[in-house]
Amino acid sequence: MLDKAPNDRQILKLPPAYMPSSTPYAGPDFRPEVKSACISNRLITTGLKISKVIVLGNVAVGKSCLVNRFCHSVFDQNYKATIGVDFEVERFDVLQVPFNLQIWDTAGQERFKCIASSYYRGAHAIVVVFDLTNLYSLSSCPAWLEDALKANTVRPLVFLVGTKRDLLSEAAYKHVEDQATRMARALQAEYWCVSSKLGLNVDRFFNRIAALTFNMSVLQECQEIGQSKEIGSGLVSKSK
Ligand SMILES: Nc1nc2c(ncn2[C@@H]2O[C@H](COP(=O)(O)OP(=O)(O)OP(=O)(O)O)[C@@H](O)[C@H]2O)c(=O)[nH]1
Repeated sequence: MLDKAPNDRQILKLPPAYMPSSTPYAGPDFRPEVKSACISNRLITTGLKISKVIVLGNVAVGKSCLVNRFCHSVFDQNYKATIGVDFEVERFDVLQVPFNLQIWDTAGQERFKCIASSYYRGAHAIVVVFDLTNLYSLSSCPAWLEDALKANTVRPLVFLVGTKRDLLSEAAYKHVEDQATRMARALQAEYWCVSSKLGLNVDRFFNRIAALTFNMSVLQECQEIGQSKEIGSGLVSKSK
């Protein structure tokens, strides 16, 4: 029997998108079939459910700070380059079902790209990170996403995250937000703005990823159960 996840990692309702107008993942809550499968404990998979999240983007945009703020509630002002990849696991209970989020923090430096990209496969979510104070890092996002999508046969959920919100005035931020939301639309990604220094939006963002990837994986399981029932009762015609 597993212990419960900490209170701030218990999700009973789907956390909202940062901007409802800047997400391809509409819907106010978990899908009804997902809720009823969890409530009635109809999930066939035994053991812990797991989703893989990969975090990528240009050098020093703030990927490690984002992950460390969420997983360890810390912020380091000093830059330490990631060598290859770092890996964290966060335990949740979603709709009272135990769930793990595996977070892969990859290196932005070109010389580690080969190592980092070997971890792109089998992702359930891709987080493409840029620095709100550096528009060049925003322009690099399509290339990062393209590389990650190439390694995955099923399209993962995609998030575009602007970091270091604390460094911009409201007016300067609005200007960048305009360009960032346009980029998010082009990438079919959900847009978020965060500050790891202040902890702004960081928990909300990762809770949203956990909830959406959980929703997707249970939905898939429900569909598989439905299909196997149909096959069992002879309702699916065999192709000749
Ligand atoms: N002011 C401010 N600085 C930040 C924030 N997030 C990160 N930084 C700073 O940005 C620098 C780079 O942060 P990292 O998280 O190490 O960057 P990274 O993207 O992981 O870098 P690589 O591992 O080389 O790809 C560090 O000096 C951080 O302190 C933030 O929210 N606000």
